[in-house]
Amino acid sequence: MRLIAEKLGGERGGEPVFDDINFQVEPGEGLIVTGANGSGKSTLLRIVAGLLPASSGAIRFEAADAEEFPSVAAASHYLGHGNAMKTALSVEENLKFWQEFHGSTHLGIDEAIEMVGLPEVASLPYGYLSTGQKRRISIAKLLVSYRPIWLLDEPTAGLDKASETQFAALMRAHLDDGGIIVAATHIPLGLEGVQHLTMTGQR
Ligand SMILES: Nc1ncnc2c1ncn2[C@@H]1O[C@H](COP(=O)(O)OP(=O)(O)OP(=O)(O)O)[C@@H](O)[C@H]1O
Repeated sequence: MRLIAEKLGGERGGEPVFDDINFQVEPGEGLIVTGANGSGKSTLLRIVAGLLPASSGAIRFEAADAEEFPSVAAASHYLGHGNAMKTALSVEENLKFWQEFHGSTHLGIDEAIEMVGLPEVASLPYGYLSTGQKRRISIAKLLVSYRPIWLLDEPTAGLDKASETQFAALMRAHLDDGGIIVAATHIPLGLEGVQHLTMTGQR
């Protein structure tokens, strides 16, 4: 399994944001994407996730099991700026929904909530949670279904120091398990031995 970008170009609103982005990420490897505001980090992640088309070049996923993961999108968890949760549903109900939607059950709902250290909020409506708690439950979403590629857009935004450390351990475990992580961030994520890509933007 490997994730490859070849001469990838991206645009927003018909205007070019970047071009000629190249990387290759192997199992167990992470790629940290940095760059100034507006340089195209989120755009790159959304293109990799299949949420936006590339304006040029290609993103490819080579997997031994092409049936289970026929595309990059099918192989990926995407954690964007929004947390993609229903505010009126409980934390457990939200995670149950995502587990059924994604399939490939990995951790149980209770176990995933435990892993992010929030068992006391399991039955609360998601909308009642603090900003950092919402982010941590969105991180639990990565754990309830198995996807080999994690695409993370500023994943630690809103997290306290202890939660940053806890999330670094979850990312490390995913890599040690042969997963791939591509993360856009302004804050060091505490991952050693990863690749780095700096976006310079074109605007
Ligand atoms: N929906 C949109 N329509 C038009 N232009 C957009 C849209 N979304 C983003 N852009 C533009 O695309 C460029 C890249 O934005 P992007 O969000 O990818 O940057 P970023 O590197 O993730 O920034 P930040 O560090 O602030 O999160 C910016 O110039 C932005 O104004």
